[in-house]
Amino acid sequence: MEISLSGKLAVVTGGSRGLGRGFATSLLEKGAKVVILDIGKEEGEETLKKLQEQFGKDNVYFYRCDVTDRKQFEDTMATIDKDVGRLSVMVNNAGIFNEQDWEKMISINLVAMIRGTKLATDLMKKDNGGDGGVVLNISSIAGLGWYMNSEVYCASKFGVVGFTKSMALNSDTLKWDIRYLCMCPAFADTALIGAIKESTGLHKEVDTGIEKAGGILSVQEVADGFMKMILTSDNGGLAVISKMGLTYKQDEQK
Ligand SMILES: NC(=O)C1=CN([C@@H]2O[C@H](COP(=O)(O)OP(=O)(O)OC[C@H]3O[C@@H](n4cnc5c(N)ncnc54)[C@H](O)[C@@H]3O)[C@@H](O)[C@H]2O)C=CC1
Ligand SMILES: CCC(=O)/C=C/C=C\C[C@@H](O)/C=C/C=C/C=C\[C@@H](O)CCCC(=O)O
Repeated sequence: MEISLSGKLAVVTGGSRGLGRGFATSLLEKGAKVVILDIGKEEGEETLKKLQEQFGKDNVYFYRCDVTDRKQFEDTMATIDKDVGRLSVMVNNAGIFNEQDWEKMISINLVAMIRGTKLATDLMKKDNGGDGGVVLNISSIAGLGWYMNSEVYCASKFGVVGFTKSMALNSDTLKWDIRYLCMCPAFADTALIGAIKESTGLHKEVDTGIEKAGGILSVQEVADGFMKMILTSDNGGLAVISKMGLTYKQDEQK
């Protein structure tokens, strides 16, 4: 069964550019209100302006927020709840690739994703005055398999899969009426590819890997898979988005 997103409030972390901007756009196309959280002020304001022109001033918001800053993240989510409305969709998407600054990478890719999930759960759970909803966490194919020179990135993305699948099994999930979903994109056409090449030193290999996978995914292709999951996936849905389309793991979904 498909849910309706019309008038629902969604938060997208790392939504100023790349996949996050694609997710924000597809949520707006379905009639949701979207709040973008991002550390990049200029890029965020530019994206806000463009999306407001397209979807209306009252439907798009941008808050500058470093998701690794616990207080900032908590305060921003509380402000959204007070000033914008009741949360229904949380997309923990912010992520970096930097094996050299690996503690920072763990803080963004894993710790902030956990914090975002917990903050959203508190706002959405029905036994706390919320309306229920969906949390979709962005992992990677590097969260299901092994990649050269990418040890900590893989660890962070395996963590996203493990945490999200386990949240979906929480004994209170039904009472909360929240679905916890996880999407694992293959290589997609964003600034992250340059960061992967620079950090791993695998310039040619990454290009070969992309070729072998049938080419690079467009942001739109990833956003289409994302929307399909948001609209139709059962709690615990875990899917890869690749040039083959959206494929659920463990035969747990249609
Ligand atoms: N592009 C790709 O090939 C793939 C990307 N992914 C994942 O998709 C997600 C989005 O990545 P892309 O759009 O590709 O990269 P991107 O670099 O284009 O976008 C990442 C966004 O996150 C924001 N961000 C970074 N640190 C932040 C912080 N501390 N607080 C708030 N925002 C912060 C950045 O400012 C940027 O807007 C990441 O989690 C990434 O690991 C997963 C698989 C493949
Ligand atoms: C979507 C992927 C992601 O989020 C992160 C990926 C991280 C690292 C990628 C890096 O380790 C790439 C490796 C690519 C290897 C590809 C294919 C090899 O089989 C190529 C062999 C090269 C050759 O000998 O020609």
